[in-house]
Amino acid sequence: MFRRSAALMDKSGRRFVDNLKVLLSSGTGGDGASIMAHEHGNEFAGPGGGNGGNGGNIMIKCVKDKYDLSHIKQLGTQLKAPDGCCGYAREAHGKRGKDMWLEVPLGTEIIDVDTNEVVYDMNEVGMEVLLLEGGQGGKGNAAFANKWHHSPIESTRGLPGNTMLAQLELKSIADCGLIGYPNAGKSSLLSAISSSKPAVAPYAFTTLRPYIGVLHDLYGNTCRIADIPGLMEGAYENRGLGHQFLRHVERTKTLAFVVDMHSTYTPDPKEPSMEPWDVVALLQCELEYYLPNLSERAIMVFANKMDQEVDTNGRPLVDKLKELTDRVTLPVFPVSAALGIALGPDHKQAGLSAAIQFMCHKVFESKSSERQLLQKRRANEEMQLQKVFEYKNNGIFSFEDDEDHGDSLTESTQSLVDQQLDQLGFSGLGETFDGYEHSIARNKLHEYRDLTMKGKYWRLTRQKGESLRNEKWKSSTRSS
Ligand SMILES: Nc1nc2c(ncn2[C@@H]2O[C@H](COP(=O)(O)OP(=O)(O)OP(=O)(O)O)[C@@H](O)[C@H]2O)c(=O)[nH]1
Ligand SMILES: [Mg+2]
Repeated sequence: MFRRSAALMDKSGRRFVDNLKVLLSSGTGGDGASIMAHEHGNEFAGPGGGNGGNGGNIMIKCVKDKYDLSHIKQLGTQLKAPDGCCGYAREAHGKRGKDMWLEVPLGTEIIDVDTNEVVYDMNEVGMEVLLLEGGQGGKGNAAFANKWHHSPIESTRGLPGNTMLAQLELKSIADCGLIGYPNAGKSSLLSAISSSKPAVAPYAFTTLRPYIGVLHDLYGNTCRIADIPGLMEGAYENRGLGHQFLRHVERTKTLAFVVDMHSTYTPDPKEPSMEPWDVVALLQCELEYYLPNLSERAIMVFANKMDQEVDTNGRPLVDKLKELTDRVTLPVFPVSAALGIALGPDHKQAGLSAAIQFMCHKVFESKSSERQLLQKRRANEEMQLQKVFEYKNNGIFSFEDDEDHGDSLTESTQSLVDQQLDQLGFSGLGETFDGYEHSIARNKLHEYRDLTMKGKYWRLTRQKGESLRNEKWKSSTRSS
C-alpha cells in the first residue's frame, strides 16, 4: 500500500499529474435590472436599470514554472468562473465576472472529451488562449428606451456560460529524450551535462517524472534534454510506469538510448542480466509498439558506466563495447556519467564531450530543417490570404503605384463599400437608396466581408456606427 502511493510521489511529496479530466464552465452573465429612476421633482425620469455584467471567461496560459497539472487537480474536478453581477439603479452596470486563469506547463494539450478533438496545443511559453467565453450580461430597462418607448419595464436575463468536459494532457516537449532501462544512469547523465539535478540512487524507478535539462552553445542555440523514467519490457502494455511516460517520448524530436554496460536491471535479481545490444533492440521494439515509426527518431546510444573495468560476469567492458558497436547500427558513445558529475564541466575524460557534440549537431540539424519548413508554410499562407483578399475586394486595396494610391485616398470621400458598389454599376446613396439597401450586390458584399475577412479586415469596410445583421440584438429589435 505504502509502495503504491509512494511510487508516484516526487521529492516535494506531491503526486505528479500529467493527465487530468475536468469540467470547465465559464460564468453566467448578470441579469439586467428593471428599475425606474427616482429623481427629485421629476416624476417621469424614465428607466434607470443598468445592464448585467458578463460572466468570467476560462483562460489558459502556458507558463515556464509549472511542470505538471497537480495544482489544477487540487482545485477540484468542476471549475467555474465567477458570474457577472446584475445591473443596478441609476443605470449602474453590474461588474463583470473575474476571468479564471489556468496555468499549464509547456506541452499541454487541451482535448474536448465530447468530440475527442485537440482544441488547443500549448506549445509556446507565454501563450494565452480564451477557452470558454463567459455568458453575456442581460440588458437593463434603460437599454430599451427609445423615442417611441419612453418608460420600458422590460429587461433581459444574463446568458448562461459555456461548459466543456476537458482533458488536459501533458506531453513534455524536448529536443532529445533519454531512453533506457531503470538504473542505466539516465539521471546521472542529465546532471553531468546540464544544470538540472534529478535524483540519482542505486535502485530502479528513482525518477518518477520527466526532468528537462537545457544545453546552451556559444551561438545561443539551446537543446532541451528530457530524462524520462525507466522503461522496461512490456512498457507498451503499461508495465512498469508504462504508458504514462511513453506519452512524454511522443513529442521529443530525437531520442538517445542509455544502456548500462556493467549490469542491466532485471525485475527478478536471480535472472541473468541482459546484454546491452539486446536492451537496445528491446527498447526499439517497445517504442515501435507504442507508436509506429517512433524508434526512427533514435540517433545514438550512450554506453554508460564505462569507468568500470569488467561487468558482473567478469567480462571486460572494452570487449563488450566492441561487440555493441558491431551489433548496433546507431553510433555508440562510451561514457561515464558518474565521472562526468565528479569532474564538473570537464567532459573529455568522461567521454561526454564527443557524445554531446554529436547529439547537439543532430538536434540543431532537425531544428533548422523544421524551421525552414515552417517559414515556407507561413509564407505560403500569407500569399494565399493576400490573393483572396485582393480578389474579394476587386483590387480596391491593391494599389499598383504610390501616386495612384495617394490620389485615390484624397479624392474619394465615399466609404469603401460605396466605392465597390460604384464599380459594380450601382449609384449608391440618393434616389436609389432603397435599391441600394436591398440590392443583391450589397448583401453579397456583406457576406464576403463576413466570411473571408474573419474579423481581420472588416473594420476597413465598415462605416462608422454600422452594424452587421444580427450583430446587435438591440438594433434589430428596434427596427422590428
Ligand atoms: N560506476 C558508475 N555508476 C554509475 C554511472 N552512472 C550512474 N551510475 C550509478 O547508477 C545508479 C543509477 O543511476 P541513475 O542516474 O539514478 O539511473 P536512472 O537511469 O536515472 O534510473 P531510474 O531513474 O530508476 O530509471 C546510481 O547509483 C548511480 O550512481 C557511471 O557512469 N558509473
Ligand atoms: Mg533516473
